[in-house]
Amino acid sequence: MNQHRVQDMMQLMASRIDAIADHISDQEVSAFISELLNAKRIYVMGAGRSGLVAKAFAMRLMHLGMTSYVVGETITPALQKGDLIVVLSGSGKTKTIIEIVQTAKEIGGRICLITSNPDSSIGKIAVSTVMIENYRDNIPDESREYDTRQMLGEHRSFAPLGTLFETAAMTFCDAVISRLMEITQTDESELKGRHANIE
Ligand SMILES: O=C([C@H](O)CO)[C@H](O)[C@H](O)COP(=O)(O)O
Repeated sequence: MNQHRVQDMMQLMASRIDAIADHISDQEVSAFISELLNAKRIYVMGAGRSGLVAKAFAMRLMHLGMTSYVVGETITPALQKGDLIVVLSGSGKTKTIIEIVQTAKEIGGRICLITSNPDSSIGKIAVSTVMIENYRDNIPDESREYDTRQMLGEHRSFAPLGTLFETAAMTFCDAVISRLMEITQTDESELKGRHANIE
């Protein structure tokens, strides 16, 4: 079995995220940021690792001074018409998420989807979709700028399952927060002041 330095894997991941960022549409990002800025309340959700990214994003929105909640937490209040729901789902096909999104839509929520699969059923009802390309699935090995078979050998150990989506989505959400800090002219000390002081 091939052995590789963890640092090389990290660099390969960074280069993949670089390529993914290049393919994210400016229009999709602008529409998403407008939705965030216009929302009174922002609900964020996802399953598994996508859900962990969702939680990290909700925390930063709170640090920014926005009203944000994580769907499924015990103290999350009832969704109301006009509330925004930011959904992170690489596949766009996770059944529990589809069901919650359908209910949110019936209540009158505005759905924003961050995904690798904009043609999914969630994508079809979302008011805004940001496609975070799943580089591994969408680009044939031969045409990749970096061929993981050459770098890592036939034994595929690089970025299993949804890792590329989840890591790229985390980076994307953090970049959105930086952009929102610029737009709202919020500096880091304000974020720090809102960070939990009993954790
Ligand atoms: O936890 C996950 C799994 O490890 C894939 O890497 C996913 O985030 C989870 O299964 C949710 O999937 P998606 O809705 O397709 O993001």
